[in-house]
Amino acid sequence: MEIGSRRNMVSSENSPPLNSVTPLRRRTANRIYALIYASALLALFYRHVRQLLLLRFTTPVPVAAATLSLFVADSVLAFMWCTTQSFRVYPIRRTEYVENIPKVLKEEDFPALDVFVCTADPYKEPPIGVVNTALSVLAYDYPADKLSVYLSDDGRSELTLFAFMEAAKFAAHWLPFCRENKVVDRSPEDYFRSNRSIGSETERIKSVTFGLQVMYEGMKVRIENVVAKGEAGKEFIEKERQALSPCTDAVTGQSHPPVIQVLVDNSQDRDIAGNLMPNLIYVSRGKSRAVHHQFKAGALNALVRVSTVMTNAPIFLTLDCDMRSNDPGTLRRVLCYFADPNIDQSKLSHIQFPQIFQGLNRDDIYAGSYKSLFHMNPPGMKNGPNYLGTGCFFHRRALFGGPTAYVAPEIPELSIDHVVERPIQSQETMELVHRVAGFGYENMTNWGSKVGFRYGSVVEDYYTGYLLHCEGWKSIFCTPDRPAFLGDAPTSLIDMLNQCKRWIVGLLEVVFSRYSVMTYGLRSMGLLMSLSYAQIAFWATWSIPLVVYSFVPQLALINGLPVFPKVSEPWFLLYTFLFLGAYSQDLVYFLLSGSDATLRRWWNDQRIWLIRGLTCYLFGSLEFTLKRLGISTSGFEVTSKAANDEQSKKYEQGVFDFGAPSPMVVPLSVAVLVNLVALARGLALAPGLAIESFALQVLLSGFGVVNGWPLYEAMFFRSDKGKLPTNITLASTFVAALLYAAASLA
Ligand SMILES: O=c1ccn([C@@H]2O[C@H](COP(=O)(O)OP(=O)(O)O[C@H]3O[C@H](CO)[C@@H](O)[C@H](O)[C@H]3O)[C@@H](O)[C@H]2O)c(=O)[nH]1
Ligand SMILES: [Mn+2]
Repeated sequence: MEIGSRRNMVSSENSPPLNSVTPLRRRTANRIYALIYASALLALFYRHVRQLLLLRFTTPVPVAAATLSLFVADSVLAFMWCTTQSFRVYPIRRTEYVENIPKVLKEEDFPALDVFVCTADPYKEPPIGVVNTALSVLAYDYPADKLSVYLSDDGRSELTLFAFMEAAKFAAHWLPFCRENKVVDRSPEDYFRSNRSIGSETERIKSVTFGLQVMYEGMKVRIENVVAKGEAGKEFIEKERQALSPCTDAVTGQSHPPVIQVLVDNSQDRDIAGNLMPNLIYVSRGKSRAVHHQFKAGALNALVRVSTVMTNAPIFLTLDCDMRSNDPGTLRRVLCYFADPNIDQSKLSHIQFPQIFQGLNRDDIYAGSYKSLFHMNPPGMKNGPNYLGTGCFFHRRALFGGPTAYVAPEIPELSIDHVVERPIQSQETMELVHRVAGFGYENMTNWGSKVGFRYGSVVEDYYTGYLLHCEGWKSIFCTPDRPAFLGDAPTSLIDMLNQCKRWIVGLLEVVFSRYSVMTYGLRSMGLLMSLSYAQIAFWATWSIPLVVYSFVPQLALINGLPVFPKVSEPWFLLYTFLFLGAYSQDLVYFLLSGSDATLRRWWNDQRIWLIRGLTCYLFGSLEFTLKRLGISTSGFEVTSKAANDEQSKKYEQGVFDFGAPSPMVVPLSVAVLVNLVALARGLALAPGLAIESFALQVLLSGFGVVNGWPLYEAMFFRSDKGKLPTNITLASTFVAALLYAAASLA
C-alpha cells in the first residue's frame, strides 16, 4: 500500500481530495550524489586496506594504533552514511486540504478522539505548564461530545490535581472565549503573552479579554503558590484529599492505589455560554514498589485501558506535558488522513507531527531543535515516520497486534470494539477503571509485549513505533506550515546532555534486545526501513569516530607522525571531498528544513553533534553497560521544564552554561585542550617543509579549536556561574598532560 497516492487528487468517488503526496524533486540529485559519494568511500577503503596490509610486527605501536583506529572510525562513519541514505531515496512532502473536510464528512460523523497528556513530577514539570497544555487541547475545534482529555500524573501529586481542578473551572470561561473570538493561540499563557492586535478589538472584547486575563493570572498565582508551599492545603476540597490519602509514600509517589477523578464530564458539565465541555479526567495509575511501573510506557498503557473503558475513541493523541497545541484545527487536519477513503485505514497506525520548540535562543546553541531527528529524516522513511513520543495520533487498533493479527486484550471491556454504554461516572465504570489502572493489573497479560506501548526501553516511543512498523503498520508524517504543537526544549547544557544520555541507554536497549534492528528489523521491514531505524539506534557508535578524530590525528601531530595523505598526493583531494561533501550536504538539508534554519543554527548543530560524541554518547554507552551488568539502575529521569531566571537569561544571551559539575564534560575538555596544543604545534611547523605532510592534521586541529571555543572561554576567561568548575578544568588539564606524555613515550 502507498499511503495516500497522487491519485488522491482525483478521487475515485469524485469527492474532493483531502490530501496529496509530492515526491521531492531532490530525490534524483540525492541518488546521483550518493553514487559519487559511495565511489569515494570505496576509494577510501581501498587506501585503508592497503595501509592495513603494510602493517608488520615490527611496525611501531603508534603507527599501528593510528592506522587501525582510523580504519575503525571510518568504518563507523561509512556505516552511518549508508543508514542516512535510507532517508534520501524517497523523500516526500504531504499537503492536507482541510477546507474539503466539510464536503466529505459531516460533523456528526466525526470520530471520537481521546487525548493523553503525561506528567510525572510537579517540580520539574510545573503544573501551570501542564494546565496550559490541557487547556490548549480542551479548546480544540471539535465537537465537545467527541473529545476527551486524559491526564496521567505519574507523580500522583496533589499539586497537579489541585491545578487541574482550577483548570476545569477556568476552562468554562476559556473555551467559549476561544470559540467566540476565533482565538488561534489556545494555550492561555501563549495567548496573553503574544502581542495581540488590540487595536482592532471592540471595547467589549477588550474588557472581556482583560477580565479573563485577570482570572488566568489569579489561577496561575494560586497554582504557583500551592507548588511553592508543597501542598494544596485548605484550598483543596475534602473529597479530593480523601481520594489521595491512601498514599503510603507521599514524597516519592512510588506506592499507592490508582486515583481517577472526572473533573469535567461532557454529558453534564457546561461552560458559561451553556455549551457542553469535553471530558477532562485525571488519572494517576496505581504503583507498588514490588512491580516495575515501566515509566512513561506504563503510564500510557494505563491511559489506553482507562480510556477504552470510559470512551473508547478509535483515535487517540499522545502528548508530553510541555507540548501545547498551537493550532485549534489540528484534529480536522488529521481527519484528512483518517477519513480519506483512498487510504487503507486498516494499515495506518499513526500520524506523527514534528516536535517543534518554543523558546530556543536565536542561534539554538544546544541544537535543541534536533533538525535531523524531527524534521530532515522522518519525511524520507519509506513506510512513514517513527513515533516521536508526542504530537502523534494513533489508531487505537494499532496498539492491539499487527494489521491482520488482532491480539485481544484479557477482558472484553478493553477490546477495541467495546461499546461504551454506561456514563463515565457510573459506579461500574469507576470500579473497572480503578481496576485496570491498578499496579498489579498487567501481571500475566500481553501489555507491554504484544499489546500497548512496549516495555524494555526507556525510549518507549522509538521502540513502540519500531515494533509497529515491524508488524506491518504504516504511518504518516504531517508538517503543516503553522506548527500543530509547540513544546519546551532543555535550556541548559546539562539537561540536554542528560536527556541525550537517557536516549542512548534506551536505544542501546533496543539494539541489544531480541528485536534488534539489523536482524529482526531487517527481516520484518526490509532494508530501507531497517536502515532508517538503525540510523537512530546506533547513535552511540558516533562516539567512536568522534573520539578517534578528536584525539588520534592530534596526538600524532604533536609527536610528528603523519597519518593523512600529503597535500601533493591525489588522496588529499579524496579526503577533502569526503569531509566537505558530507558537511555541505548536511548544510543544504539543514537549510531546506524550515524557515528557522539558519547558517549559525547549522553551525551549532554540528558543534553539538561533536560535543555529544564526547559526552552523552560515550557516557550513555557506559551507563547502558553498567545497567546490563546490574551495577547501575538508571531509569527515566524526567527532563526539567523549570528554569531559574539567571539560567534563562544566560540562555537567552546565547552563552554556554558549563556550570553544572558533571564528569561527562571531562572527555570533551580534554579533547579541546589536546586540539589546542596540536594546533600550536602544527602552526609552529609552518611554513617548513613538514606542513606538506601534516596539512590535514593541522586543519583538523584548527577545526577542533574553532568548535571548542566556548570551552576555552569557560575554562580560562569566564568568572560567572556558567564557567567550567575549576576542578573539572584541573582534572582535564591533568588528563590531557597524561595523554601527551603517554603519546610522546610511545
Ligand atoms: O515515569 C515517567 C517518566 C516520564 N513521563 C512523561 O514522559 C514525558 C516525556 O518526558 P521528558 O522528561 O520530557 O523526556 P524527553 O526526553 O524530553 O522526551 C522525549 O523522549 C521520550 C523518550 O525518552 C519520549 O517519551 C518523549 O515523548 C520525547 O519527547 C513527560 O511528559 C513526562 O511527564 C511519565 O509520564 N512517566
Ligand atoms: Mn520533553
